[in-house]
Amino acid sequence: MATATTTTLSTQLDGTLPPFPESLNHAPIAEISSRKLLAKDPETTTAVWKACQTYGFFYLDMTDSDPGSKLVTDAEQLYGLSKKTFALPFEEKDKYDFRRRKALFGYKPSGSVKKTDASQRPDTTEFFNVGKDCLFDVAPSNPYPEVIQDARPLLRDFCKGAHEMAMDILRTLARAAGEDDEEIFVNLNRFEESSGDHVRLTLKRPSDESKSEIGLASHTDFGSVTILFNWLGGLQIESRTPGRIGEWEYVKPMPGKAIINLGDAMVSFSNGALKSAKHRVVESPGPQAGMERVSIVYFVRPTHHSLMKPVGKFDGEGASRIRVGGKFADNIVDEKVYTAKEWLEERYVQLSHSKE
Ligand SMILES: O=C(O)CCC(=O)C(=O)O
Ligand SMILES: [Fe+2]
Repeated sequence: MATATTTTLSTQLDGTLPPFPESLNHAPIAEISSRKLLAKDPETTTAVWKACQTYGFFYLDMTDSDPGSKLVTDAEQLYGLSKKTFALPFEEKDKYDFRRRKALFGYKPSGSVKKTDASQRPDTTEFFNVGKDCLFDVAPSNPYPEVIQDARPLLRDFCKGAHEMAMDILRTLARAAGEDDEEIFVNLNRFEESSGDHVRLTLKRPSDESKSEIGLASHTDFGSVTILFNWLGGLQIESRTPGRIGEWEYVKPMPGKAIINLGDAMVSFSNGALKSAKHRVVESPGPQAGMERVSIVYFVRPTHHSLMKPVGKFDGEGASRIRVGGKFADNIVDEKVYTAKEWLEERYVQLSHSKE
């Protein structure tokens, strides 16, 4: 297994936020070096493969490679942009509510209830989804507030850098799977082609103790790869520790390390060999509780015309096709192969009062 590097990163946010409680249990997810990932180190390839079949999550140390370090710097700039954007009056943010406009990108206020959440708790997270196609003029741009428009160069840099890093994760997975074509997953997620890729700026306000609220209800991500930067605890994933399997476990934020997870599209492409793990966000623990919590996310989603079906070695003759997570998949009665766009639209309809 790849070991974490010893590099320490001093970032502009270092020391400005209270620490994650020392004594609190957190998920022992693998720590992968971006330098070794980019160098195609064989042990790293194996470790990424194992992580994607078990927890479905791993840390990617961004501090030991130039492309990684640039992403950390950009994510920290976007932290500042989030604070500025969410400080706008609600009436201004509300103009960009994408659910009302039936768009893929724009604003989602807090207070959304996920249709499938048994306890129907409102969430405390607001976000802006900024589309890759809008940033790079692949498709006509959605309207965004001026603060976001003004930050287009930064958003474009982050988007390009995050997509490139995700493609190296996909190449690693293709090699680990023994595919002859290292580009097999990359070709389903091409940067230049229209897709649902987006940057998400997120702000979770502290929960109101008198109400039954959730930061972000339990979900799997829809796309191929998610690259997440957060600075305060609150993200939880399902434990893989014997005796605690399935219990919620915190993911501890680590300076300079992004949190990587796969989404449902990779489950479909790998016919279930790879995992898109359920996760949720709750109040930050210990001394971090009561604080506003920012996260910056990049979601890679398949090119709109990619077909949602197993590829390469996973497309075994006669093997039955896995039904990918979520209620929408349960409702598939035919053997229709959806394009990524059709599939995304179905998922949005299903979760239209929810989030990712
Ligand atoms: O904020 C986080 O830590 C996770 C966010 C997340 O899961 C999402 O936006 O899909
Ligand atoms: Fe998520």
